[in-house]
Amino acid sequence: MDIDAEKVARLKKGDVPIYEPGLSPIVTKNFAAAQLDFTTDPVAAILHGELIFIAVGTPPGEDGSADLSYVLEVAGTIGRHLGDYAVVVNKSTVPVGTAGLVRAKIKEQLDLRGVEIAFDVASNPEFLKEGNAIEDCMRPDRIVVGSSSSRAIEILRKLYAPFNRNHERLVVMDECSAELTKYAANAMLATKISFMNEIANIAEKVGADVELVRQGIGSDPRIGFQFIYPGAGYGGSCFPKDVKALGRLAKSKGYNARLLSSVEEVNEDQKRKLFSYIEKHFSGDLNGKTIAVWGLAFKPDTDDMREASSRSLIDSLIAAGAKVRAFDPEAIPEAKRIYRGSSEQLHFADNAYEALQNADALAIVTEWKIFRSPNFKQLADLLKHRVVFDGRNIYDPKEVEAAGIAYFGVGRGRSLDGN
Ligand SMILES: NC(=O)C1=CN([C@@H]2O[C@H](COP(=O)(O)OP(=O)(O)OC[C@H]3O[C@@H](n4cnc5c(N)ncnc54)[C@H](O)[C@@H]3O)[C@@H](O)[C@H]2O)C=CC1
Ligand SMILES: O=C(O)[C@H]1O[C@H](OP(=O)(O)OP(=O)(O)OC[C@H]2O[C@@H](n3ccc(=O)[nH]c3=O)[C@H](O)[C@@H]2O)[C@H](O)[C@@H](O)[C@@H]1O
Repeated sequence: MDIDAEKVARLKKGDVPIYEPGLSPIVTKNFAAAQLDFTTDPVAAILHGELIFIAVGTPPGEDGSADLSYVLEVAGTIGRHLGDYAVVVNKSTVPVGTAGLVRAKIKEQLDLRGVEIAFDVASNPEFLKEGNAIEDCMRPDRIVVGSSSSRAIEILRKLYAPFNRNHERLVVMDECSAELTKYAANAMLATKISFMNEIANIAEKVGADVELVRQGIGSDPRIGFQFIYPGAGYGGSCFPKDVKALGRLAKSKGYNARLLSSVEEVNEDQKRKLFSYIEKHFSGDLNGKTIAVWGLAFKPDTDDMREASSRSLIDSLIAAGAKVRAFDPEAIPEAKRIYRGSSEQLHFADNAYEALQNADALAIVTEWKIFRSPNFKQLADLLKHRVVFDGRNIYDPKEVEAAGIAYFGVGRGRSLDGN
């Protein structure tokens, strides 16, 4: 059930409104088999069964804390229409204590109706990554379930039994710990990225190559290779908002989460990194320059541009008087929505090479597979200034330079921000 009627209408036609590999056939198949339906009617959804999932947005409010208005709106609606016992399961990422607020909101509405209907609330945070959602959902590392009700836990155990055959994946805990587990996971991953970006910044100052350092530390299993890729900063709908929200939550309880503030600060700087390289390379004068941008989505395999690093780069380039020619394999419709179409300063190209026409330089923001092995000779012919700014360190500097193109990666020794 969604209040967005357009989204529901599209889904009913088998038209999945987001780009997520593998999702469309699953939706189409289950819809055709009548195992899945879409509606805007809350009553139909609430009376459907004994499990009701809340998975609405929890965007940052003005002070960075999670805005719970959508979650509590749904809780109120459930209270207004609940007919029989149900477990209300919160999948949205929410601050500790939200399960209690959801419970109180439902109870308030039941009291107004003058009815007594038993219900439980459970926390069941979501750990999937966009672009890999199906795999993460079908083969989860763990399924966290938090509730004070053994009845609710049993129902959820039954629901997740097919995912739990080979070994125990359910981690059962109280609801506060489950709520904090979600923020802790995202904050830890964001910390790994900011840590590595900090090392990249140091590498630039001392003339080291962070890519070699990454390989040198990742092979230690205590560190691991995942989430230590430096680059143009983390984006997306979750890391930025969740790091902020956890910091706010700590502050509201009188604790100053210094590490989290630094993670955020490093990331904000990192998102400006590509622009600062480009600006320095052109001696501060970008007026009339044309920059090709490869990658608009906040990561590959999605069309999501929420908090994407491409946005801060494009905004800064345009503000500096440059022209941008952007290409992304999936996110152009979303970019056109955000920027209200093309303009004199912002052109959306039909393919990667068209973006290079009349461009002075190329900036890589998202590491889509199709950007990984370009024809560098062709690039050299097309680029007026023969320079590549690689915001995801996907190229071997030697290979690029062999084609006569100047190369600048993030934290790769000879950077414009370094010595
Ligand atoms: N996007 C992701 O990959 C992940 C998201 N999460 C969490 O899941 C939650 C949802 O995230 P997204 O799906 O990205 O948000 P979204 O903003 O893309 O989607 C939220 C949906 O809720 C609908 N909605 C709003 N009010 C409603 C109401 N009263 N009744 C029914 N539907 C309503 C909206 O119309 C919208 O379609 C957030 O808390 C997020 O942190 C957690 C893990 C992964
Ligand atoms: O709560 C959420 O919504 C989700 O947030 C992230 O998933 P997601 O934001 O979809 O994508 P990630 O793959 O985590 O990438 C996030 C950002 O970090 C950046 N990143 C990632 C890894 C890395 O090593 N370096 C790096 O800069 C990516 O480019 C991207 O901008 C988490 O990985 C999920 O576990 C979580 O469920």
